[in-house]
Amino acid sequence: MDSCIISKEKDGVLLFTINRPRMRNAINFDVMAGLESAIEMAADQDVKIFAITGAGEQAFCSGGDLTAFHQLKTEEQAYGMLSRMSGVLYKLLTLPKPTIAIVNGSAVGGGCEIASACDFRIGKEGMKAGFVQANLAITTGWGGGTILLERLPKTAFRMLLDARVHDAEELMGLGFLDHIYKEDPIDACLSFMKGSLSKETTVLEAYKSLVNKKWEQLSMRERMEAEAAKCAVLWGEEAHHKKVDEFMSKKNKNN
Ligand SMILES: CC[C@@H](C(=O)O)C(=O)SCCNC(=O)CCNC(=O)[C@H](O)C(C)(C)COP(=O)(O)OP(=O)(O)OC[C@H]1O[C@@H](n2cnc3c(N)ncnc32)[C@H](O)[C@@H]1OP(=O)(O)O
Repeated sequence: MDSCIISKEKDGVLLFTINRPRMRNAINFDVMAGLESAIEMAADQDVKIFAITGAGEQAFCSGGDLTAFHQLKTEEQAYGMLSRMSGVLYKLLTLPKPTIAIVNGSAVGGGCEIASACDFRIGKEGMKAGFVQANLAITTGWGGGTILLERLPKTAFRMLLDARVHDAEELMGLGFLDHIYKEDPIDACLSFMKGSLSKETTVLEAYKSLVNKKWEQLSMRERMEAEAAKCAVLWGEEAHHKKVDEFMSKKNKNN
């Protein structure tokens, strides 16, 4: 089974689906490469908006694949992965077209970072999300913490420190979600973006360039890279390895 699917939907929506539902759509190097390709495809003239979702009913994305990334033990090893994904999320943040995360189920850790890098976030009724990284004795490491602090100046710091999982209504109150939907995810996306999809691509791109100017002025690329470097230091420490070992032994007990 392919770990991700890139599809052109109607009305100019390019959709990237993380397709690892059994692992709650955890991100491994294949999904990272798929996202890099999808971001390149979004430059096509017939693409008006770029959307990301997860396969299945349960999860949008459970963050980094802790099984795969468990192999990365040292600061240097972790930094390679974190820095690559922070580069991908910077490209997503500054994509020349509007972007939307269709959060169709649980989003935790790096899953929330991916959603934060999009311009808009809509969540399926009943979904939950949280920046749980601190519970694993690390920080956000893909640049998503830096993005969240800019998007939600009043609520982000507390969300990151508490590392709690929030329900959809709470996420609306915190300003993380823009809308809660009940219908099919693609219909929900088309309906939420209806106003934009009827406009010329050139207009969408022109507005997005104003947003990107702001990100440039805020030195987001440098700050996201610094976030990856800071997380890598914590990643290399015993406290993090202990937390991941706990996750792995729970997983092995279930199997
Ligand atoms: C690495 C980058 C870093 C960052 O910079 O942000 C991170 O992302 S840290 C990773 C943070 N992620 C987590 O801690 C995820 C932990 N997972 C969960 O909390 C839950 O699985 C869930 C996402 C809330 C979903 O819960 P539920 O629907 O009840 O499913 P299960 O817990 O039973 O999981 C099913 C299955 O999937 C495996 N799984 C889930 N998440 C991951 C993951 N991130 N990596 C690897 N595997 C994952 C889980 O172990 C189960 O596997 P089996 O027991 O083999 O069925």
